[in-house]
Amino acid sequence: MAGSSDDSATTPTPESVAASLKAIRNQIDAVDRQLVELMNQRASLATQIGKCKNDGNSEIFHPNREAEVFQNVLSHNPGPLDEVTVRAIFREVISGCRALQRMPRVAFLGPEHSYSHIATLTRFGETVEFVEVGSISAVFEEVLKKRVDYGVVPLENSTDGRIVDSLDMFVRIPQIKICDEIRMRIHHNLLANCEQSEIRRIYSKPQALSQCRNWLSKNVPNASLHEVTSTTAAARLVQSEPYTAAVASRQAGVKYGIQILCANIEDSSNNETRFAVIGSHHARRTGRDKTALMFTTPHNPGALADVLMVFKQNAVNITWIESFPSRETKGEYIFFVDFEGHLDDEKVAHTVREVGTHCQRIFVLGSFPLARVED
Ligand SMILES: O=C(O)C(=O)C[C@]1(C(=O)O)C=C[C@@H](O)C=C1
Repeated sequence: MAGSSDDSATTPTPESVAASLKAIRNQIDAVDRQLVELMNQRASLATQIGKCKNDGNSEIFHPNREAEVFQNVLSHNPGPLDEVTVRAIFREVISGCRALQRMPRVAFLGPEHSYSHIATLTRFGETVEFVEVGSISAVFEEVLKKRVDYGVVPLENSTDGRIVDSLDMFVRIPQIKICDEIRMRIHHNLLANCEQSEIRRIYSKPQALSQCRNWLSKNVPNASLHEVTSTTAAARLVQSEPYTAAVASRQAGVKYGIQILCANIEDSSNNETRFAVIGSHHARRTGRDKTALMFTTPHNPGALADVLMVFKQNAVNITWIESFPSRETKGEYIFFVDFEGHLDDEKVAHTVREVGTHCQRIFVLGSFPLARVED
């Protein structure tokens, strides 16, 4: 009967709650011991793989294999952990396993907490030697001179378009290969240590200010906008100058102890930057890949149309096309095209050969696994 004295037997007391917690935590401790043992078993296997790769110079980052690892674990994830969490855990597990073979050195356009830094962390995890450099060209130089194993450079942003400095460097050093891509949703934040109504100056790099222009003019209409070299530099200025704000990453706010007044202030909710991981090799085929080409055509009417027709006739799907004026020959353009498929696919190899017959110069920049958007 409801309200009978039986209820008191099932009502938890502080003692019974404490006992239940203790029992569950004991189980968690036991599971954690198994997890750490299993992770170390995995690490030993990765070390064996490292020994098979053997000569110490061979590649330690295999984007194709890492894509397979993620696919395998995600397709066997029964929950309740969600995909983002499982990815984050395995990113760090793989990062640690790679480092047991050899610690990769990875260059990125600094400073720390810039979006390039966040993209680098997103792909390589924490266990790498981060090499912060001051320009996109320096990332290419580090890779070319083999002072680093890999570099991370931005290619395009969905709001601002292509990143000229990166395309220019591919033209200058075409032997550099793209071995992976990173697609990252870019979220900007208004960081300040005063009230929003008190902000007089807002600092950020030009691209970030332009990606938030409408939001800023509507929500901080009395503040003036000032361009600086990076979002991190902007956050540092806010630390020392009163009544200022920065448009920067959440991580920069946390690092420099600045409040996040407003999050996600970008005008487009699909604000995304695509980065390339550059190195000296292609990635192997996964079956869900992309290939990047760079070429010049003769300066004739219809020359580009001839190239595009090859893609159409071979049913190869183009995902990106950009033209870039040549520094050497006035009026000549260099084209960048990304398309679906891997150079090891017969259809792709055939298409590239045929495209080559219509070009003056052609370079395959790389084949790499299709990336998902990281949020
Ligand atoms: O399979 C390999 O080649 C490994 O080195 C192992 C491993 C992993 O931890 O799963 C580590 C690094 C590679 O980038 C890919 C995968």
